[in-house]
Amino acid sequence: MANNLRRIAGSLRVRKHRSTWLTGTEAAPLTDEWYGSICLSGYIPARWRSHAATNRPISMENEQREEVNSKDVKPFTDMPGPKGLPYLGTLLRYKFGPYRMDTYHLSLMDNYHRYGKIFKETIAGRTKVHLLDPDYISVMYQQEDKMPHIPPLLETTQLYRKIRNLSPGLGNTNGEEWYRLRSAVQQMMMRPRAVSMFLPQVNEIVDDFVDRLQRIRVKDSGLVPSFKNELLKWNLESSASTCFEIRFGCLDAESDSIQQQMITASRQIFELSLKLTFGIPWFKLFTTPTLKQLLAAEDLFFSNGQKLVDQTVTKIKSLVDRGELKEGQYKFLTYLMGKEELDYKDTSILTLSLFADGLSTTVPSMIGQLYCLAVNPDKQEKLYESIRQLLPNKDEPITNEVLSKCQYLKSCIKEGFRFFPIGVEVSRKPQKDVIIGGYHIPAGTHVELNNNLLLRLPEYFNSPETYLPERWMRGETMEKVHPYLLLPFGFGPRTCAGRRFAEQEMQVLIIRLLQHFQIEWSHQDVMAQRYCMLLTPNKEPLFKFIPRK
Ligand code: HEM
Repeated sequence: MANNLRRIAGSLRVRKHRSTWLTGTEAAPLTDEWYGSICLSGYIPARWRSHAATNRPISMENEQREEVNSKDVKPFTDMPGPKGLPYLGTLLRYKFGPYRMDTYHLSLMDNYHRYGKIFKETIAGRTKVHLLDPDYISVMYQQEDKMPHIPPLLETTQLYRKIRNLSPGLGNTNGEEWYRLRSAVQQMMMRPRAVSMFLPQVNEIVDDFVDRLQRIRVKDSGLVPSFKNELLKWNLESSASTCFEIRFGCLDAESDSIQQQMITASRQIFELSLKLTFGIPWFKLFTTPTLKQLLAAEDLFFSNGQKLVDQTVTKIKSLVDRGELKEGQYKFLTYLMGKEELDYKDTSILTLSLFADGLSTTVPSMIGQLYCLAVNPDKQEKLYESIRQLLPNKDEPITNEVLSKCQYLKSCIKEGFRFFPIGVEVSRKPQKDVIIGGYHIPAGTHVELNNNLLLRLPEYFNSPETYLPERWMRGETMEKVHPYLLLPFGFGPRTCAGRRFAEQEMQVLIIRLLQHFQIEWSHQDVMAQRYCMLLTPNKEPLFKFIPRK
């Protein structure tokens, strides 16, 4: 701690006359050891690891290049897919039917049935190859090196950051630039032990959220009005507490408050991004009205978030100057400030990513998880019982030890992700030519790994429409599932950087909610998803929260 403080204090002084922010700390490189371990960890069960290791990629080295010309390898131009107009491709099908932008996932399935497990589609000048076969997907992942290239997670956010001269952040950059950022946050964000340091804050916000639900639920019916918005407020409050160690005041925020405006802006960013993505990209040439709206929404979120970063950094500086920074205080920011390879812009964008990203990812995932439990009351009761065994007293904090023992909860969450993944794809841009499914895919092609679309197919799962957490439990009930099917956080070196935080928050929230309530679904019909760059529930979720005796 003392060393770290000296480092921060020293670097704060240095920063005045250097563009680099902080100096004197050891980097946390993405070592080969780490690379190997991450490839063989995560959602890949042990019994599949040898399969994963021996299923060699078919990426091409120079000497293999002649294979492309071999009779067995079909050229890229022969790859099937929907035909469209020059440049526009199939855009008009989304504008005027039969497809729709908000059901893009369904049109991909339609194309899968028409063209098979590998096809390509061009929409407004952007050509993408789609892989809907776990074996093909494993080939893509296994040809990755230490720095897999991806298209930007959100093209429009990448553009915004460029226009405003901000750091691109992790999901919008590649190569050495990405490696530098990722190495810097790796230890803090990907190590479960590091993330568990934030458990007290997560507990506190979840407890306050549960109290709020008790207050705002309609007494007779148990319904919670605008539940999605309530979850968004919980998530932003929780992230503010993790990133800035403040209470931001989201839970009780009024509808015109800055907190609520930020939540609304975050939704608008995705809605507008969808509009720009399914259109001719004029916005790349000049500021179209839609781009203008998008910049305004980004500005609103970013400027208010940046204020929080600035205020917290000022507090840290002043505490350091007075020698009063306590051990473990402002953990996330002091950690980043201790990394000499990060400048102020990087530190800000990495912090703001942790602050904001859960709104579009953790929240829709949580709705999916709660829905699955609500419409499967027997599984909900089984989960509640397993929680009660581990933590009989609902006033006790949820510890790391409790979380590590919640095996049934983890299986429920996996099964929930099978029903409600948050996106249709994980994308890659291979840096070498690859041969997949007998087709030559040139280096630099945008390839989408659409395993999330296969998660309810009988080819891959027994009783796929049945919510069966037991299929993931070690033992007799465990199902033999292909290791490259259920990868809710992606895979490999570019796996989700917020995964540990998201999992921790979801686990704590589900435990506390079930300790206090029985959850019921009050719609007549089932919940489905709509596409808005990511997948979100297609309707306002109406849950009943019935207090447990
Ligand atoms: C349930 C919640 C979440 C899910 C299901 C999820 C899923 C994903 C997926 C599938 C990817 C692409 C991975 C790949 O390309 O292999 C990704 C990337 C990423 N996620 Fe998440 N995510 C979640 C929450 C979060 C949160 C809370 C953060 C906040 C820090 C976050 C930050 C990121 C970042 C920065 C990347 C890009 C990583 C890189 O390119 O190095 N995610 N996420």
